[in-house]
Amino acid sequence: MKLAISLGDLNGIGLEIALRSHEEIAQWCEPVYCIDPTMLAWGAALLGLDVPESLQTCPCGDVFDITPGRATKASGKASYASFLKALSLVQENKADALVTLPIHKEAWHKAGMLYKGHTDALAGLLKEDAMMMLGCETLFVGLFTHHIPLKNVAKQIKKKPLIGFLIRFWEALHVKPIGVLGLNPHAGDGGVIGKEERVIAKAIAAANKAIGEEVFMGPLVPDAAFTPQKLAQFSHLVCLYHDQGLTPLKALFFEESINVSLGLSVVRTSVDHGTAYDIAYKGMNPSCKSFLNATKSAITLAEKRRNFT
Ligand SMILES: NC(=O)C1=CN([C@@H]2O[C@H](COP(=O)(O)OP(=O)(O)OC[C@H]3O[C@@H](n4cnc5c(N)ncnc54)[C@H](O)[C@@H]3O)[C@@H](O)[C@H]2O)C=CC1
Ligand SMILES: NCC(=O)COP(=O)(O)O
Repeated sequence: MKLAISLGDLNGIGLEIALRSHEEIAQWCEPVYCIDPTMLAWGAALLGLDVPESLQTCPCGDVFDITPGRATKASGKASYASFLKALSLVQENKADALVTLPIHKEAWHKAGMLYKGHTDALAGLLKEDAMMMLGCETLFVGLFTHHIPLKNVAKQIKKKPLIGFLIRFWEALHVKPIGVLGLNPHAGDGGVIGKEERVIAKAIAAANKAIGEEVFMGPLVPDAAFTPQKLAQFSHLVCLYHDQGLTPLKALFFEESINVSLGLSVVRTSVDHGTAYDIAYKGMNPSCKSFLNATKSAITLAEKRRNFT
């Protein structure tokens, strides 16, 4: 099993995580790291780490000054190049799955990228309806909207797109029951605190009808959707916006969780965290747990796909 690994933003913690995790990952698969060898050597020297002899690279991107903890045009350009190279390895069947280390969105913006992150980029480049889901065995949250300003969320709660999302989410996972959260406090309290729940309820009913089973339940009261009782009932929740799902998920399962792109022709997993500029190149030993879990999941998902084709 070969994994194409993009290094993310070289001014962040991605390279350190990759170097510290390599020996363990290499016991499970053949990882290929998409990075220019000069940058690898320089980054490792800055970190005071050795580059393992067995570490295989696929050169890409420009050589530039690593400036720890800063979002630069150069780091954005290089992280995009690493991502594109890793994706191309999977598309050309030279790797079985893509695992991404974190990019910095401001750096991508400075480098002129129109995409906000990997999920947007995968959707745009592959012309497929990518869905973002993060989590771990106990709880996965699917995000109906993700990288949009909060003020635009309510406008996006429309019946047809939500039905489409729910059906595609089900098709990607085949698990049930799946809880769908409301948008407003107390799920609108019967329309007293907002009316979006009416649209959500109709979308749930229509998706269940189309699937032919009671897969989706809700709209759930958002502030009670992550209680131990609800987590015993639902291992998967659909959340309507980024922080509705990711704030509780990270409070409960940070490090352990991973990011999985659903609805794509390629397997892609990632870490649950960002570039952590505040601790990059400071000898603070960032947690590698999410990366290790993302790698394991990529292997499992790629094996499943292999067995189905
Ligand atoms: N998969 C990806 O490419 C992701 C990229 N990002 C991007 O990363 C950038 C920074 O994002 P932030 O919101 O600041 O979140 P962040 O996850 O980078 O940092 C939040 C806090 O968590 C800590 N932290 C993060 N990862 C850690 C680790 N492995 N070990 C120990 N501590 C860790 C950081 O030190 C910081 O205090 C943004 O541009 C964001 O969009 C964020 C999440 C995922
Ligand atoms: N908050 C999750 C995140 O930013 C990851 O985004 P993506 O790069 O996987 O699209």
